[in-house]
Amino acid sequence: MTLDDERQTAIDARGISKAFGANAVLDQVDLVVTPGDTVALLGPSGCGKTTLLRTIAGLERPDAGTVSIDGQLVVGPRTHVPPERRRIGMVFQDWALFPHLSVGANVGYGLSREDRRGGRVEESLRLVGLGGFADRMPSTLSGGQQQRVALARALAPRPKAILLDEPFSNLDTALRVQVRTEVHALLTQLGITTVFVTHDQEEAFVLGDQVAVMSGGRIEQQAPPAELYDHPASAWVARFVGDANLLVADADGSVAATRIGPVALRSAASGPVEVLLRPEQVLVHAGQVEDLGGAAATVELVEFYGHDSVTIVRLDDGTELRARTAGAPHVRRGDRVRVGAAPGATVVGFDQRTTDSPTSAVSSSA
Ligand SMILES: Nc1ncnc2c1ncn2[C@@H]1O[C@H](COP(=O)(O)OP(=O)(O)OP(=O)(O)O)[C@@H](O)[C@H]1O
Repeated sequence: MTLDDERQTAIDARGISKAFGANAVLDQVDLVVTPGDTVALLGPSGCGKTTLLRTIAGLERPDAGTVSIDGQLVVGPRTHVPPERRRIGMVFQDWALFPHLSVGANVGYGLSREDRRGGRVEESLRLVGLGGFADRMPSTLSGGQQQRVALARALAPRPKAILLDEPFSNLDTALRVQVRTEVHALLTQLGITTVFVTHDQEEAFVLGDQVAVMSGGRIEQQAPPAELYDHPASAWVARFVGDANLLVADADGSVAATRIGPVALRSAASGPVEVLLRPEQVLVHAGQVEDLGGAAATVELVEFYGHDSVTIVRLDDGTELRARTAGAPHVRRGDRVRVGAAPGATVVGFDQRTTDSPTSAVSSSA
């Protein structure tokens, strides 16, 4: 890595390993965050997301690996810069404010007297759209406003980056979407480097410029959301970031033969492979017109979501597939249909025909 590359890295964690007793929680994890980017750490419960976040913050000491923040080494074989000297703002799950302190006192809590006198509290509150709120008590604010105060408190010391641990998990569904949109707008406007932990794929995709998918103490893939969705590095990642139809196929260059006919591949391959078709790439034609190609199937279930519908079909060979179409469904349970594929399947692995069960092609996201 050249010096220039280093300057372009806000957070650079390399080879981070950490065990709690016999429990190896992080296994040589690399995480690189570009200045101004928001990176989501996405993974199932217990995969090590919070431990990685706490390691970057300095609240956890890894057994191996290095961490640099803005090019400065903060974790290394003989280095452990304490959390308060890393210039990292941390916001915890509950965004907890001190209830007996005013909004201003909450935001100024960790600041030097100099900074407080220099107007940093009001400046931070203005940044989150709460200028003039300093004298209010937290209990008089809405849930969304309280979260913005917590964000202002994290921003007040002018950190180089902020870390958020499951920032929306304590909110009910309606408030969650609203606060998420507000925080998204704020982070975009502030352009501050952010890493946040979530187990919610939608949250990771909406907020993350990059999403790092974690499993069992490793990062399986780090990429922008659209790339993760279209080009998952493995069948596991494919399933974790959305609904996935996985089909065994025989690839011959840019086309693969599957049980629903030939499918155009996103990138060339040859021989036995496993391909991913997202539900929106599975086409369901009403009726039994052989000319349509594809395979014969029966509609098992139709789910109407308003903006789109999901149709679960069972091919005559027993394979179950999930198809998504815009708007209301055009078929009903029990209908005989033909099923084909839109172009653009992704190879996610090699054919594991020996272990593949014909009914296991459908996987719902976690
Ligand atoms: N201080 C600790 N002492 C012992 N074990 C710990 C400690 N902190 C975390 N662990 C264990 O490490 C594993 C990973 O925990 P971590 O909180 O990093 O996972 P996570 O992916 O954030 O999970 P969740 O989404 O459930 O919070 C878990 O098995 C957890 O029990």
